[in-house]
Amino acid sequence: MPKVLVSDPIDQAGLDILSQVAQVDVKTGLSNEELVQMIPEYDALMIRSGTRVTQEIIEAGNQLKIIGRAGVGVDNVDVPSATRKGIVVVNSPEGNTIAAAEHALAMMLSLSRYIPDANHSVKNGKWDRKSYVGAEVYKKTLGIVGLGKIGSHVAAAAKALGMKLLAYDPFISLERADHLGCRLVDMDLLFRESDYITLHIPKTSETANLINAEAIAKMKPTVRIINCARGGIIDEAALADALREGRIGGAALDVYENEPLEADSPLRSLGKQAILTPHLGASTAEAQINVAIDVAEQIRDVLLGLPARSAVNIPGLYPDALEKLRPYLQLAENLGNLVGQLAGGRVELLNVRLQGELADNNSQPIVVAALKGLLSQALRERVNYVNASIEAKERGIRIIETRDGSIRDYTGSLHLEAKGALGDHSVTGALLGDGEIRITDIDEFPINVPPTHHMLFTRHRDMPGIIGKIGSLLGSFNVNIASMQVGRKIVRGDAVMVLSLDDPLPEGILAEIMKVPGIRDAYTVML
Ligand SMILES: NC(=O)C1=CN([C@@H]2O[C@H](COP(=O)(O)OP(=O)(O)OC[C@H]3O[C@@H](n4cnc5c(N)ncnc54)[C@H](O)[C@@H]3O)[C@@H](O)[C@H]2O)C=CC1
Ligand SMILES: O=C(O)C(=O)COP(=O)(O)O
Repeated sequence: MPKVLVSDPIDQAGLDILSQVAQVDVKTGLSNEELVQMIPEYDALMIRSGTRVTQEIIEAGNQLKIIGRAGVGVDNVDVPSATRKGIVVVNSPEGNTIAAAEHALAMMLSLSRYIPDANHSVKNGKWDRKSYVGAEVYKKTLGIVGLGKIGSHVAAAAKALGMKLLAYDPFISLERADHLGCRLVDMDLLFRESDYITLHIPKTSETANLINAEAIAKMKPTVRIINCARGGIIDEAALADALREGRIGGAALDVYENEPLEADSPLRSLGKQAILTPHLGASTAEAQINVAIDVAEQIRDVLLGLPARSAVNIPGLYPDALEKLRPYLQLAENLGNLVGQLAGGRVELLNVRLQGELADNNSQPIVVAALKGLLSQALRERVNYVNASIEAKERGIRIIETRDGSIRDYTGSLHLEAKGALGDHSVTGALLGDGEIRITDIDEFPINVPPTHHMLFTRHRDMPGIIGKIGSLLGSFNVNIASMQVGRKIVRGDAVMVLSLDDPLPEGILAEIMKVPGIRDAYTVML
């Protein structure tokens, strides 16, 4: 049974799903060293923001197939290291959207009305009304940095509160911003004109320290900043200085450069103009159930050998597209494996042509599957959907993708051409109506065979007696033939023979086959 380590608190709904297919160990609060020591025996690691998955942990994870982040941000995972090691990293892109957006809105309103401090003062026996005269958000300008899933939900709610909306997001269209009632502006204008600024961007090298002293200097002295995105996007020292000196109106923070926030952080000593929560954006019952189920299902699927729907390091595998493409991925893998062997290894060029209805689809997963098949001869189980592209790049394999929707022999088919140590070779394959895979062409010779584990291919002259000779030769070596197909372009010209075998070919039989008159070439392939 595979083993899953759960190193942060995860809702029971997720643990129940994992328990169906794996031994689940919940061990929270582990140090990096403890994780490095423990990880070699685990097939999967499930985390939230509390665990930092370092390169060291990934290197030690020799069994590790998947890291599941029960939430959105994967900035606490060394994703490039995981990719290189062929470990799939998944998250839950939508499970906590509403929770995070509502937390940001709650922070904005709390900040405007000093609710945390007012509450504290009442509970301490006071009745102080004059210290807590707040501000209305109605008709104020909210600047949203990052108009993705959370930012969009914040926009819709803020619009309903009567706020004017500005947004900065270089990756979204004017139409989308328009639709959300936001004016898309550059960052400087957003800083200058906003009464409230809320951040909803991922932490990346570009967004680190985005809100620094220089940015703060451009803002209104009354601006209130909300960060429910990631620590490190705001320079905390610069923010604390600005708040203390009254150069901005307030700040509400849920996330911090270092978590837990240091005991002596200057943020902790700020007054009512600052609200600090301990990374609670996703902490609702609903969101925790959503993300736990979402990620546990993906871990379960990967452990069962199925693809994950929200992998952050497998290009192009989006859920709805994936469902449609799933049978073609197996086809691509089989054909990649086959053409790699026909080309004799050392492949320098792979041409992937999507034909028929397949041509309308995202080619990226198909190309990755073909590369996985192609490289599996050399790398065996070390190559997978995660690292196939990197491994191919490192081997200098040039990839050409083409599409031809006009080829309609089958509903959808895939044609691969590889240039390798044995020259140029090509294979075509298709799916039959029932999802069965057929190899329909080898080196331009039409055939129709299902891929099997052991296969024998010959190039020969189309002449009487040759098929019988090969059949009896295999029989004399006690090799059972499951199916046999001959393809030719012209009568008595060049031909190919493809045999699906129930048994592996014994040593020496190829040399015997090569002695049969008319045989030009013979090779075995294992799929
Ligand atoms: N406090 C909490 O508990 C939670 C925090 N988060 C954080 O919120 C972030 C956003 O989450 P979603 O909205 O779900 O992600 P998303 O991917 O839907 O949206 C992010 C948006 O940021 C934009 N963006 C990227 N780089 C940018 C840049 N340099 N400048 C401006 N815009 C940029 C993208 O175009 C995208 O539209 C996550 O990355 C995560 O770090 C998410 C959930 C809970
Ligand atoms: O989903 C995210 O990005 C979050 O920040 C939520 O973090 P958490 O899972 O609550 O530790």
